[in-house]
Amino acid sequence: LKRQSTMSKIAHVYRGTFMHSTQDTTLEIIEDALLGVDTVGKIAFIGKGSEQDKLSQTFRFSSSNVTQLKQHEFFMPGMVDTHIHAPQYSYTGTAMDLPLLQWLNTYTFPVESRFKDLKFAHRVYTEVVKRTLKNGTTTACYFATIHTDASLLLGKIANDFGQRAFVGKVCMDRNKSDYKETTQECQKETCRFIAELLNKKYPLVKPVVTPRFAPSCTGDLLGQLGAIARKNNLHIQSHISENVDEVKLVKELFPESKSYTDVYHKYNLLTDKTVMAHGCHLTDEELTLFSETGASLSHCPNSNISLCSGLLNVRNVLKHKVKLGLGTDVAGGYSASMLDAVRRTLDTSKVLTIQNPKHQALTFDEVFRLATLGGSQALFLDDQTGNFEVGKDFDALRVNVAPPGGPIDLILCDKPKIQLEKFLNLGDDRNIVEVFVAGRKVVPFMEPAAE
Ligand SMILES: O=c1[nH]c(=O)c2nc[nH]c2[nH]1
Ligand SMILES: [Zn+2]
Repeated sequence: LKRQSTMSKIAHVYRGTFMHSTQDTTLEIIEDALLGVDTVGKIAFIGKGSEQDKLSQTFRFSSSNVTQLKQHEFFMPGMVDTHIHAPQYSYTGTAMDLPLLQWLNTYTFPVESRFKDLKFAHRVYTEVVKRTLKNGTTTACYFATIHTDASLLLGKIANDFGQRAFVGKVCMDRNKSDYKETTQECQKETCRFIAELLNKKYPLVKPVVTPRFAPSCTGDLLGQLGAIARKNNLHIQSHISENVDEVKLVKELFPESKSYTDVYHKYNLLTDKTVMAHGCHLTDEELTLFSETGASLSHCPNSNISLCSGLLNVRNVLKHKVKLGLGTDVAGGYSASMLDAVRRTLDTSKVLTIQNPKHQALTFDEVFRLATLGGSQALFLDDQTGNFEVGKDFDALRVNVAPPGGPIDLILCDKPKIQLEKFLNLGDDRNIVEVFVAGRKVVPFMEPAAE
């Protein structure tokens, strides 16, 4: 039995199979477990179902309040999408015929410009929050657009639906098109965005300092954003080394820097609260700098393949002790589901093995850890979420592997590990019966709060 030192009032108790990752094991399976959630949404205890009588006395809950999972059901931690562009959800599943830099100019910047229109923003942001939640993303790290008010609206919508989120107002003061701000506007609007979002006191939604990527920012702007993040102790997100043309461009734009990573480092943008998307073309030396600064990587395999950017060697990243989570990178990645990110991570790793048989491909339970605990570590949130340790928030998916009309047939074996493997490879939102964030049931969707 693991329990919290201070006793808190129990709000819910669940009994059944729980699967999660820990620091020491990629997959821990606890069959017939009993897990209690307190009134503030934290895990108060996790013990054995056979000890229910004793636990109900210690923690003062009634046996009639225990929710028993059905056959073929289990709980797993909610998934953490460490990199997703909320506005790009409007064209997800299309426009994947150009490499990164042309793709940005042709499709992305014209669409993101439209988010000045708050009505359009409301529509798209509501859909992306609902879609990701339904697919089991309990935590999302969002890029919005350069528009402060629309970015604040994304924060409100995530809060209204109960999703844990970081939201970044995008900063760019260098672009061929009009989709940019002056350096001064970027700085002023970033400060307004941070102050107004923090002022809302949303319990689970926080701002993240968001330079788009080095090619669309001047050194001046990068320096100011590094200072803002440091002064307010904030998270930072951006992109790095996604595509070889981009790496070349950064060399031209920042000739004084030794590497792409060095550009961000120079402007104090590499901290233990930084998450950088992609990193496909980072050198070992750059990975060492990530490790030394505590900065993390978001692996976005669907995007890397869809835009023909490159293949990230996750095994090598982990060898360098760099924290790593998975990201959908909608809409460079066409799927908003983290289950897709899990599958593409496995595919990418296997392609690396095809290319080099000495490469040790990732296993499904290693990738399960990256999608849950790994993501929470990458976002510096692992004291709050990522697994079922006592004291963390209860962020969880109630999965039914074989619901009627669902995508999975259980025929040969229904042991929990097999159920998880089948769900990760074949499952979809039909299997995700309920989603909890900080103890609160957020799927099926809650009634919107009255204005
Ligand atoms: O996948 C990506 N999506 C983007 O929107 C972007 N901006 C800079 N670099 C980027 N990469
Ligand atoms: Zn991205």
